Amino acid sequence: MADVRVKICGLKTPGDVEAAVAAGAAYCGFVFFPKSPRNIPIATARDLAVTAPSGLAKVALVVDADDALLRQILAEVPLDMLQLHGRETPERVTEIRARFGLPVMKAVGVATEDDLPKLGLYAQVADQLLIDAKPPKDAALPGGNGLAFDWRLIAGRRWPKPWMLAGGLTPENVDRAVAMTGAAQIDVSSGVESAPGVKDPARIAAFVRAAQGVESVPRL
Ligand SMILES: O=C(O)c1ccccc1NCC(=O)[C@H](O)[C@H](O)COP(=O)(O)O
Repeated sequence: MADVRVKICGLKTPGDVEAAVAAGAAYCGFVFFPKSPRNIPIATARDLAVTAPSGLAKVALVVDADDALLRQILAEVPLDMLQLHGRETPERVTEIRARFGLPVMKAVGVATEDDLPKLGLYAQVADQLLIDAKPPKDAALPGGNGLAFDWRLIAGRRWPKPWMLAGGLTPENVDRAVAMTGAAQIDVSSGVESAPGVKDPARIAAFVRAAQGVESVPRL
């Protein structure tokens, strides 16, 4: 069985957390982005985080957050990592790491070969990379769009930091995604929902089973 670590992003209710834990997820994500159907108030994230088991890593997803928002979130929510899902520069990633003392995962959108150098750049400053589909120009959200990119673009490539594959993953395609890319970590949001922002426990369980039930290609 492949040792694939799964992150379920956009949890909003105690039932979502229970479903992620029962399925064997390694990480959960809380979205702090008002335009998102997965956005939750800081107080809700705190309640979910304090009751979740310590073995489940808690990640706050923010988009171009200023220091005031980060300070507010961190003052209330016990977290293990920050996920930066906006247009944060490498300098801003460095600053947030230094200022807030938490590991930082930087999301990088990929659509074509031209996007790949950014992965190397952010690998120098972030603790982890989230390799996601680049959102379409007219997209309302910078992520969580259920859109996949061409996994062949990253097949066989490696970076000096841990990375997660994201974008349009579902219980139906995650085995192929892992096999093709060799991803050791996988992130999903809309692919385990019954409607935008509504997580489906059966799809969460099926997703983790499918992600872990395949042999991935050898990691170099
Ligand atoms: O999920 C959101 O609503 C969201 C809002 C703003 C920035 C990022 C957002 N989501 C990111 C993710 O949940 C995932 O990390 C990733 O983009 C994959 O999403 P999906 O294609 O829905 O599985």
